[in-house]
Amino acid sequence: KRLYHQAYERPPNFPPGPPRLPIWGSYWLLLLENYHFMHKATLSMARRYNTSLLGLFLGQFPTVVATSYEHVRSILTRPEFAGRPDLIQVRARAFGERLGVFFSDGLPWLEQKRFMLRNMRDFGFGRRFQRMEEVLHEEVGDLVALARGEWTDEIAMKDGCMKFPTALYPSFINVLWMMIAGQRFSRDQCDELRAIAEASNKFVQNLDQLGGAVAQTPWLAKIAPEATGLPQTVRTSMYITDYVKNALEDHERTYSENHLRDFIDRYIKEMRKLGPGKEFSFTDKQLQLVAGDLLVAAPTTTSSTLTFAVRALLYQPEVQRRSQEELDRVVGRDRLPTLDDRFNLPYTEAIIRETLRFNTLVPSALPHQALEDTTLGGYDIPKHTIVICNLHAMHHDKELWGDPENFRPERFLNEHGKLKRDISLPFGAGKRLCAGETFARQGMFVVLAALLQNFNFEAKDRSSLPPIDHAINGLTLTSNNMWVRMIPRH
Ligand code: HEM
Repeated sequence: KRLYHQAYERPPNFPPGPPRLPIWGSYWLLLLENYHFMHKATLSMARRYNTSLLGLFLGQFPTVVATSYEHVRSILTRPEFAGRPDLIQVRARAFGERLGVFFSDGLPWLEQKRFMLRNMRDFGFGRRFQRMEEVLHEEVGDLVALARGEWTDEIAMKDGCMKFPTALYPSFINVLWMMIAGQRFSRDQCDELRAIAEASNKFVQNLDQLGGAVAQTPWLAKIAPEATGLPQTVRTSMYITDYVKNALEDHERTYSENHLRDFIDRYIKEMRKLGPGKEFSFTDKQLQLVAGDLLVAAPTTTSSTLTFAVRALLYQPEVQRRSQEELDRVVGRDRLPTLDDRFNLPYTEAIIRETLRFNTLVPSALPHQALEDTTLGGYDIPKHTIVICNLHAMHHDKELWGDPENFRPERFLNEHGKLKRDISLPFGAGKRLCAGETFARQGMFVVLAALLQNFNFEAKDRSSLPPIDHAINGLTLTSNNMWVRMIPRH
């Protein structure tokens, strides 16, 4: 009787949803629904309960999942939902604290996110900035040269075929690392770059969109640590944070207050200004996590999204041709496309928007948490409730998109071929909006446009091409490796 009571006991006026079983609560039922992809599990569960606001329990934690545009937008834009749950993995990778930007909340998060955005901006993060655009342009030129076989890197390019996403990592890491540490890796340091990207990929692949079993039952990490994935999370994250730590040590040796070279120098200045003992959250460790979060995000998200885009074009060569016509007309073939061309290349831009909708990269966003008792959609949401925005669900809602199952860039254009108001939310919105949205959109655009301008893509082996919606699971989705024949257009 007690078990029955516990299974069906819910906070008053809580959204409808499945019962709460012992230990993992409703998580068992989600696993039964879809063992691999939590965004698909929560969506089909919401359909089963005929609701767009699903109430369930992850272990003992009350959790709400929103699947409609209206609820997702409301959660993202209301400050009382801007918290993050305090997960064991988050502390384990951050010296037992809640550091960085991804997973922290409250004042430390606000302070770090603001400081990071304000200062990274001065080096070109999130805006147009000539020096950074030149670096991006050079990176794109190198990528095109690699694809033409003008230099050798057999891990990324072999027999006329390019390996996605591997070949794309250097460009994104280099542009970001220039802003953070004022340093750029040369092409013969590709192994180092790939090691960063691989560690970042493993880090996100090893985390679960909803926190996973170990977040609900942390004692599992003591009994069977490897099975929980926790040590791998810590190892891969430490690889990145140690990288930042080394860069910080180098910077401290050569630091001059009169010449602040990059973000790390700005951070050192802030730490010294506040002084030992007085600092609130500007510490070496905090910097490792703030810069580490950016370094994790830069290669994984952008390179996988572009791989999804190229794969969609392999399935739909007419989309590829249409974008190439646009590029030939607007840019021609004598120079590479730049960010100045972006406004005049709406179809190419629409391919990226459609990829971000179709293959929603962060399908459940990052988990939010209610910071106070509140209401949503007529239901009561108690303080500390975990709140999940199923972005995948809203990007595949028939009412919004008509034919969400089709990859169709035209849906982002009006009858004059111009970009329409975009209601997709691949980067979230509001206070927790992705810090790297502009950086990612700019970089992905220039890389895709340059590759399309110069090459026809062809599958190396059509029979082994992954399905158009396939992805590796994790906190964010990542792409499988894919070899693509790069046939020069001229
Ligand atoms: C295709 C590329 C990307 C997509 C689709 C994407 C999407 C997202 C989403 C959905 C969130 C969570 C929003 C929420 O919790 O409500 C997020 C957070 C974040 N992203 Fe991105 N992202 C991308 C690239 C990047 C890049 C390149 C960087 C940095 C270099 C970055 C840095 C961040 C950070 C720091 C946060 C945490 C923001 C916070 O918690 O306040 N992202 N991103």
